[in-house]
Amino acid sequence: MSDLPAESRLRVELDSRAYDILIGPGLIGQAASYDGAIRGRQVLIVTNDTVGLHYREPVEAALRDAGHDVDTLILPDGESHKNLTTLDTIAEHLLDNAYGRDTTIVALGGGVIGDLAGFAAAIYQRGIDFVQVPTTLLAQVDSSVGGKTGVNHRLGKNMIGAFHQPKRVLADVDVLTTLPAREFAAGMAEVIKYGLIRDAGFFDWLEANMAGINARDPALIIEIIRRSCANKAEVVVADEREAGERALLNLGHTFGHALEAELGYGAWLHGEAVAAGMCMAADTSRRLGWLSEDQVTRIEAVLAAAGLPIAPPSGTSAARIFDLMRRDKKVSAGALRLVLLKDIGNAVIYEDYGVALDDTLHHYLAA
Ligand SMILES: NC(=O)c1ccc[n+]([C@@H]2O[C@H](COP(=O)([O-])OP(=O)(O)OC[C@H]3O[C@@H](n4cnc5c(N)ncnc54)[C@H](O)[C@@H]3O)[C@@H](O)[C@H]2O)c1
Ligand SMILES: O=C(O)C(=O)C[C@@H](O)[C@H](O)[C@H](O)COP(=O)(O)O
Ligand SMILES: [Zn+2]
Repeated sequence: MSDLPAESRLRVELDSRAYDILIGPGLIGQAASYDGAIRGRQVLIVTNDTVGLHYREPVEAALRDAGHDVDTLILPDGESHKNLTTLDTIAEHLLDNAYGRDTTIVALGGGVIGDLAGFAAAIYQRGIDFVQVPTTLLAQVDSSVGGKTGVNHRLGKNMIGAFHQPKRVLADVDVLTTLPAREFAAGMAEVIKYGLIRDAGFFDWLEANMAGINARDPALIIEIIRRSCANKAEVVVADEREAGERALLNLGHTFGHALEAELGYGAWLHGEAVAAGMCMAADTSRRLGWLSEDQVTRIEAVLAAAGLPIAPPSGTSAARIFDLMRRDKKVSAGALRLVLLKDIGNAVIYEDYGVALDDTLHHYLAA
């Protein structure tokens, strides 16, 4: 690990659960990347049929080089499989093979695999170690960091889950070369989110560099992952279990999660739903007098430049979306709390939005 450049390593300073995020090329296939992150001999790689085809072999080889016994479980691909049935498949595999408490799960894939495998690690024999090897942009900038794990329910997104921090995050930028453009764009929604909630300078930088990012300039990609992870790590360290500030990472998600559930998990990608949701949150913020028309236009323009939707699909029912939003995890004492923008780079959690939310829902959605 010491031969890696310093700028590709960040630390999530969570006391006894502190861990490193390594960002750079060629990480997944090097035994050294896993040094110190895996306690026991047994390792179960959890991946899916798409990612497994590309990256199973180099990860297995590196872990064997590092002295581990390695087994791989291949799950079906897709958000529609992020559920309790697939979780049971992982639990059954662990039990069938008599895996002990010193087993480490390596989650090799995007956010779906990371959330599923992480949740299995959180609950198997009351908790075993896991390492995140995120292979989508979204997973490298967001889902692999911070320890939120879980599965979806018909009535709500990520409704069954646990906080369980990984032992390491290996964000290997080489794997992004096989990532389809639509998935890359979905990751950009979460990147833009950090600019909107707490890093106005990053938002300006993204506006200026979107052409190079879309062309996947390697230096720009490392920079967006590094800056996104640094922002996320700061928030998580301040509020690991979302008692307050961490909820800001949910900008656009109250709308977005409702859209994902209503449209059917997988119809719209998470990042796409969040992009539309951030535009809806910006619209409510404008109605409250916080954002100007110009700022809303800038937000829409940067999302559109990244190849993202800036509104939900036409025909979606406002009443059904509102019904799903009422089950959001940020509901407190029966009140739905929204993440809104006082300014670009300054998000707040707010429940006194009055008719502004209704007006937003009726502006974007069908009666
Ligand atoms: N835990 C968190 O903090 C957190 C944060 C954000 C999102 N999420 C969750 O993450 C999920 C979305 O994650 P995602 O966008 O990574 O989707 P995903 O995991 O479904 O991956 C997207 C697609 O890309 C494929 N893929 C992955 N890596 C690839 C690669 N390198 N080359 C080619 N194909 C590749 C996958 O097989 C899949 O088909 C959602 O369920 C969302 O709720 C969780
Ligand atoms: O890490 C967080 O905290 C986030 O909110 C990150 C989000 O991008 C992510 O989609 C998360 O899974 C949403 O959390 P949830 O608690 O609303 O399900
Ligand atoms: Zn998200």
